[in-house]
Amino acid sequence: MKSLLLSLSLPAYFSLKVIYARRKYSIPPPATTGHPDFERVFRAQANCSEYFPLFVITLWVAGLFFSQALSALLGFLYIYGRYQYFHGYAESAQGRLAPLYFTAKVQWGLIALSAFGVLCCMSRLHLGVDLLGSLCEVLGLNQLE
Ligand SMILES: CC/C=C\C/C=C\C[C@@H]1O[C@H]1/C=C/C=C/C=C\C/C=C\CCC(=O)O
Ligand SMILES: N[C@@H](CCC(=O)N[C@@H](CS)C(=O)NCC(=O)O)C(=O)O
Repeated sequence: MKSLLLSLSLPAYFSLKVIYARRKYSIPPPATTGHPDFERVFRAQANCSEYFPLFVITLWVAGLFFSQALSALLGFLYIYGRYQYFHGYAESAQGRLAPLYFTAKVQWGLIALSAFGVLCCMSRLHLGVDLLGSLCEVLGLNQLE
């Protein structure tokens, strides 16, 4: 839940940064060009927004169907990575790349957990097979939260 609340405040923070950049470089809407420093801030916010729905949906589904703890951990890592991406991109186009690769890996992790969680739930409901329970047993773990 904390991870979800934190992630919902991040887009607002990025939008505020674009508003400040518009004032700083005197670029009123609907213009989106005019100064390279503004354009990078604008693109950083747009890129983060593009991936945001996928992030929130997979964060939610992975938490619901797989593990809240693991989903929250990946959520924090993603938010941290997107924060780094935004500020890296605001500095230079090159600065966005390392955090972008990092967040891409975390995003794929959330996609995988969501898919596996839903698969486990379906197999338990429709086939009576507890995939997650068997996996935990094989790995010698207690059932994940
Ligand atoms: C259903 C799956 C949909 C999306 C997959 C999830 C995550 C996608 C990741 O965030 C995106 C990954 C981007 C990867 C970019 C790779 C290369 C970088 C591109 C340009 C570098 C060249 C340069 O500017 O110097
Ligand atoms: N809308 C993105 C889609 C692809 C994407 O996410 N690209 C990454 C890696 S090249 C990016 O950082 N794009 C910069 C941007 O969107 O401004 C784009 O135009 O590039």
